[in-house]
Amino acid sequence: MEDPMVDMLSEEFERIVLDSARKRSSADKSSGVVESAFENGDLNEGVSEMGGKKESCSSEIQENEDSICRSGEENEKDESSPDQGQTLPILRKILHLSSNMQDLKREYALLADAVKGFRTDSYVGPECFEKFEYMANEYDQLKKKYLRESQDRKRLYNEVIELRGNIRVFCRCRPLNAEEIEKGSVSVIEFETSLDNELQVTCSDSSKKNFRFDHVFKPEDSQEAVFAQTKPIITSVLDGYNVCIFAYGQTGTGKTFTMEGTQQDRGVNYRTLEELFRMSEERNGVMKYDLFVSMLEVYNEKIRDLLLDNNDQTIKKLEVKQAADGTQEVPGLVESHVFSTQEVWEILKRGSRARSVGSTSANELSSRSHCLLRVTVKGENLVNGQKTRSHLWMVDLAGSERVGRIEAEGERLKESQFINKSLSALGDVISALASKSAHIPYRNSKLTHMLQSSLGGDCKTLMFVQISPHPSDVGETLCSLNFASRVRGVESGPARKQADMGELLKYKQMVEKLKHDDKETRKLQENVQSLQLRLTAREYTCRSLQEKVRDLENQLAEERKTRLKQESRAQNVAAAAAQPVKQQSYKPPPLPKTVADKKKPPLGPSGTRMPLRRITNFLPPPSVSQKPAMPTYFKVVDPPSSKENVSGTVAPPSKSRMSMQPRRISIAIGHNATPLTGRLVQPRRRVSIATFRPEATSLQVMTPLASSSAHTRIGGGHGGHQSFMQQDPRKARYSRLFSPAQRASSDVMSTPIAMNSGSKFRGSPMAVQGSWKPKHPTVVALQRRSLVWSPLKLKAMRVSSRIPTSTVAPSLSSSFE
Ligand SMILES: Nc1ncnc2c1ncn2[C@@H]1O[C@H](COP(=O)(O)OP(=O)(O)OP(=O)(O)O)[C@@H](O)[C@H]1O
Repeated sequence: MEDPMVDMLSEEFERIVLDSARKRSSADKSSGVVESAFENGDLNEGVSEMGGKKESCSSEIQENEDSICRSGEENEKDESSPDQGQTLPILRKILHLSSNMQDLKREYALLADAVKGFRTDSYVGPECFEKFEYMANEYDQLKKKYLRESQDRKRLYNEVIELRGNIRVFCRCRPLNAEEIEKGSVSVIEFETSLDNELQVTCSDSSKKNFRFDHVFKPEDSQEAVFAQTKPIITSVLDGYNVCIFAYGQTGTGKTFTMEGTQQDRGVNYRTLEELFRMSEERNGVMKYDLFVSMLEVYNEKIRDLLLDNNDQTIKKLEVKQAADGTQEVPGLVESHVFSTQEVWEILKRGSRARSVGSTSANELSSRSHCLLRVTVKGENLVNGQKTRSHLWMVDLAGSERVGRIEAEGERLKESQFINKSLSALGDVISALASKSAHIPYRNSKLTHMLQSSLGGDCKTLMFVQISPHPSDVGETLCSLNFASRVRGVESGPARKQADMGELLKYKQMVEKLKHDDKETRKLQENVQSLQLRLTAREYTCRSLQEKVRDLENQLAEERKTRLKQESRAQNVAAAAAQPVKQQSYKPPPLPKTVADKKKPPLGPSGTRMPLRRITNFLPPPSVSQKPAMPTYFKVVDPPSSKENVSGTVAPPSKSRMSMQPRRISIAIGHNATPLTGRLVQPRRRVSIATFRPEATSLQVMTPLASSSAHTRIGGGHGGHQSFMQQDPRKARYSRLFSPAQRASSDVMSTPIAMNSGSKFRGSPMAVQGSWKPKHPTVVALQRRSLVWSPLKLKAMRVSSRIPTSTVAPSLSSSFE
């Protein structure tokens, strides 16, 4: 019977042996993998895998080692066994393998460390990505800023050019040549040393003429100096504007010299291209420019391509055509793409050689045609991809000399005629452009037709007017200078400048006007303030005067009241006194005879006073029927000139009496008999009434002042009247108001005249007062109305004189006596 324990142990032993064998083989495999991995150098990809594997592998190796060691020990223990011979080589092999394994482990550890360091160095962290993003944003922003700035620069630059003038005129004077110097010729051109834009020409009659241009080049000025002034306009070509530079002037004055120059002393054409290359190089990276050069001439109104061989000229007929974009093009014209200044120079030389020249009396190698060099600039903005295409024309015009002067004949004469025709067409175009004419005659010549898209609009034009200093050329010089002055004087550039000046002047005037208006406004404000102050002062005065008037009115009212009381008392007394008289018979008061004689009868009770308006010079016509109605109370006395007394009647007013003459009226008041007693109290009383103006309709109201003045005029010479005027009316009134004598006389009807002659009636007897009753309608009316004589209400009285009777009558007579 098998022991289960033994079985179990045997199984366990088998398992251990198998495991150890398996582990050995796997350890071999692992080390092989690592080895191969190291050998291949495929560490970057397998690094992470290897990391994990390394851990498990090392633990397995450790286990294997342990088990091998254990089995080795067991084997050593069993060496004495019969199997010792078989197991020994295996063990040796195992030991050998384990030592190999140890070596590999060390090697592996070293490599693992190296891989670790490599991983750390090569790792791209998130901060790097952030930086990349930041840089990309920065780049975008800078790009936008650059585009904005470059557009601003372009715009501002163009504005500067426009402010200087889209058409600019430079004058250049050539030096006297050797022959002229030899002959002892003296320059007729004088230059202002301090100014670089003025010159003076001494005419043949010794008179001097001044000319002014944008710049004046003296004979000694170099080509470089000339180009320095030309350069700014060239920049515009690269900015996409069309530019035209041309030299104009008499033959032999240096047009070709200025434009083409010589190899040693190169002119504007070459320098311009040189500058264009330099600038395009400068803008490299941002802008890409391609330059194309064409050269042609207009000879006898025919276009010739100067870059073509002579053989081809006959086949090709060049014409000016309008392109789809509206610009003027010459289809078929050779356009050489140039990349260097050397190329340009070669082309220029080639073109110059092909140019039509001939000998004239003025210039041995006179240009008999207009030579045009065209530079086409194609630009591309590398930042935003914007593309431009612009033309720069550099024109060396044929000589502008007069036909007769150069003794031309035949072919030369024909050439000169064409030259002059096209030059005059150019002049017309410039004039039309300058005067902003609706029609610009571009098509009048081949030259102007070709330059159409580079003359006018926002194109820039520069004209060199070339002159000779020689005295014999002074006529031509003056012609050229006058033409150039016309161009400059009326061309858009200076005209625009002038317009700007005009604007400036306008604004200056507006400022002046504003200042003036401001001053005026301030003055007016001051005036208003002072007037307001004065008004306030007047208001204050007025208020105080009103208060005074109110006080006085109050006083007056009180006085009236008192007066009325006294009057009623006096009437009562009079009534009481009259009672016995009624019963007996009326006896006059015992007055001294002399006084009684002197005294005149009273005019009537105060209530019967005749209103002034009724006392006029307009008297009713005498009639029988009126006699009884108007008893012989009134006697009208004409002015002193015709003192005829009409007793008992009222004389009819004559027309002449309606004049404005003051009148004196005597009114005699007689009582035939008192109504009470039937006795005549006073036979006759006379009152003098003076009126200024007879008015039937207006109410005659006389103020104390008026009455006194009237009195002065009428009865001038009475000292008493004078004293009355001088007297204080208030004092006088108060003093008389309450005196008994005055009271008595106050009952007498008082008119201005009566008042003035009051001295006559001062002693009128009061006894008649109660018994006398008026019969005349006027007097009756007076009983119902009364007048107000208030020095305080002068104005008011002019408007209305009707005030209740009771308040007035008594005080009136007394006030103005
Ligand atoms: N500023 C200058 N300095 C030195 N020499 C000059 C100057 N201007 C002109 N000359 C000389 O004067 C001569 C005539 O000049 P150029 O041929 O340029 O005149 P032009 O106006 O072009 O004449 P044309 O209309 O007949 O062609 C040349 O020999 C030139 O070298």
